[in-house]
Amino acid sequence: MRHAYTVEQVRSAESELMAKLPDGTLMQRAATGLAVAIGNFLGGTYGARVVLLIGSGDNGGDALYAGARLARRGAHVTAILLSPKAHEPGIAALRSAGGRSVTSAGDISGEIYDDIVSELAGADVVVDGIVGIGGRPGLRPDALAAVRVAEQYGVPIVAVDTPSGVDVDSGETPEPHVNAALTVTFGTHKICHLVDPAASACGPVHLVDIGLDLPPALVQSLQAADVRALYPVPHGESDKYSRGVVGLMVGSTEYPGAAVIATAGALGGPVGMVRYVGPDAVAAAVREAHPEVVGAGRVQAWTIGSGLGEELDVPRIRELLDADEPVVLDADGLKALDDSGDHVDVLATPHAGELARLLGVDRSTVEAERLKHARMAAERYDVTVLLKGATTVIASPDGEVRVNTNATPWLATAGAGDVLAGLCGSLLAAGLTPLDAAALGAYLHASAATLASANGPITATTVAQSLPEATRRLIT
Ligand SMILES: NC(=O)C1=CN([C@@H]2O[C@H](COP(=O)(O)OP(=O)(O)OC[C@H]3O[C@@H](n4cnc5c(N)ncnc54)[C@H](OP(=O)(O)O)[C@@H]3O)[C@@H](O)[C@H]2O)[C@@H](O)CC1
Ligand SMILES: [K+]
Repeated sequence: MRHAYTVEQVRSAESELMAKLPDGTLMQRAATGLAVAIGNFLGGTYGARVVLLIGSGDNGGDALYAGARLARRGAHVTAILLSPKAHEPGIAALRSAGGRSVTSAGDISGEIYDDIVSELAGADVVVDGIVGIGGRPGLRPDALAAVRVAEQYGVPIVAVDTPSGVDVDSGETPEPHVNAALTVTFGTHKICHLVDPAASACGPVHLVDIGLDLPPALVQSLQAADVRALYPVPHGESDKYSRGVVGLMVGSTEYPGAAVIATAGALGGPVGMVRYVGPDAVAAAVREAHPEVVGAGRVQAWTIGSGLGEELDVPRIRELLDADEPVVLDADGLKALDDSGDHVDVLATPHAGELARLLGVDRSTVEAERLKHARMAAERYDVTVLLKGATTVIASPDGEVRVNTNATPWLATAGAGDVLAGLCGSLLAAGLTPLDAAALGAYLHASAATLASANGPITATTVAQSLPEATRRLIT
C-alpha cells in the first residue's frame, strides 16, 4: 500500500525523528537520495549541466546539498537564488564542491537576467528547490519566469519533494506551478503526489526513505502486492454460487452496447455467475455476446445504471438500494440516489460531470478539487464514491480515501466506465467491501487497459477481454 500524508502529519513525524538524530541528518539523507535520483535521471553526472532553482526554505537546502554531491561527481552546477534567505550552509557546501550560485533579479516584475536565461536554456536538467511542503500554492514572479524559460527550451525539471506551486494537502492547482518530469520525495508520499490535478504535475514519483515512522494513512493507494492479497481467489470448495453472483441492470434499447460491455466487465471479475435483467432485445444481445449469462434470480450484488438512458426506473432502483445486497450505481442510475437513508453498501461511480450534478456545482469545480468533492459526496449521500478520471479518487462515508494512479490515458474511451461498473459489481458480489471493490476494480481495470493498449489505442471491449490475463499476472 502506498500511503499519503498531510503536511502536518509529515512535520510531526519528522520532528519526532529529528529529535533522535544529529542536526541536519534528515536533510543529508534527503539530499543523498535526491542526488542519486538526479544522476539516474540524467544517465550519468560527469559533464552534465545542472541548474538549481532555490527558494527560501529547506526545500532549497535539499537541492543545494544534492547539487554539491553532483558537482563532486563532475557536474557543472549553478544555483539560482530566488530569495535572499536561501539556505546558507547549503550554498557554502555547493561552492566548496565547485558549484556556483547567482542571485536572480529578485524583483516582483518577473524580469530575470539574460545570463540566467542562457544558463537555464542550456541546462540538461533544472532542479526545483523553490518550495516544498512549506509552500503556498503559486509561484512568485521570478520563479515563474525561470520555470517558463526551462519549459520554453524543453529542459526537464526534477521537483524536490513536491512540484512548487501545487497545493500539497489537497492536490489542487489553483495557481501556476512546476510541471515536473520527475518528483523526488522524502519519507512518504504527500497527497499532491496521488491526487490530480497535482499528481499529473509530479511525473513519476521517486520516494527516498529517510526513516520516518508513520501510522496508516487516511489516503492510500493499492500496489500490486495489495491486489494479490485482496483478490477473492476461489478454492477447492468453491462453486459458482459461493464465488458470488452479480446481477446487472444496465443498458437499454437505446444503449444495448452498455449492457454487453458491462457484462463483459462483470465476467472478467471474480464471480461464478452473471445475471442480466433488462429489456428482451437487450438481454438477447447480451446472451449472444456472452452465452454464459443467465436471467433474473438471487444475487449477492447489483450493478445498476450504465446506459439505462431514458429507461430509468427510479422507484425500482430505490427498492434495490434499500435492499440488503450491495449495489454499484453508475451513470444514469445515479439519478436515483437521494441523500436520505443508509447507503453504506452502495458504491457510486460517477465521472466529474455526474458528481457535479449530484453536488449542484460546476464540472470544472469538481475537476479542480477532486478529493474534496469525492469526500463531500460520500458524506452527503452516505455512499462510497469512485470518482473516475486519469487518477481515480475513492472516498468512503467514514472518511477513508483510496487513489488509483496506474491508468493509461488510452483508457479514456467510450464504454470503459461500463466495464468498470460491471467489474466492481463482480467484486462486491464476491464479498469485498465497497471501498476494497472500488480500489481493486480501479486497479484491475487500469492494468487490463495498460496490457491491452501496449501504448496504442484500445476499446472498452478489449479492456474487458484483457481483465482475465491482467488479473492472472497480478495474482500468480
Ligand atoms: N523537516 C524535515 O525534517 C525535512 C525537510 N526536508 C525538506 O524541507 C522542505 C520543507 O522545508 P521548509 O519547511 O523550510 O519549507 P519550504 O517548502 O522549503 O519553504 C517554505 C518557505 O518558502 C516561502 N514560500 C511559501 N510559499 C511560496 C511560494 N509559493 N513561492 C515561493 N516561496 C514561497 C516562505 O517563506 P518566505 O519567503 O515567505 O519568507 C516559506 O517559509 C521539505 O519539502 C523537504 O524538501 C527534507 O530535507 C527532509 C527533512
Ligand atoms: K519543490
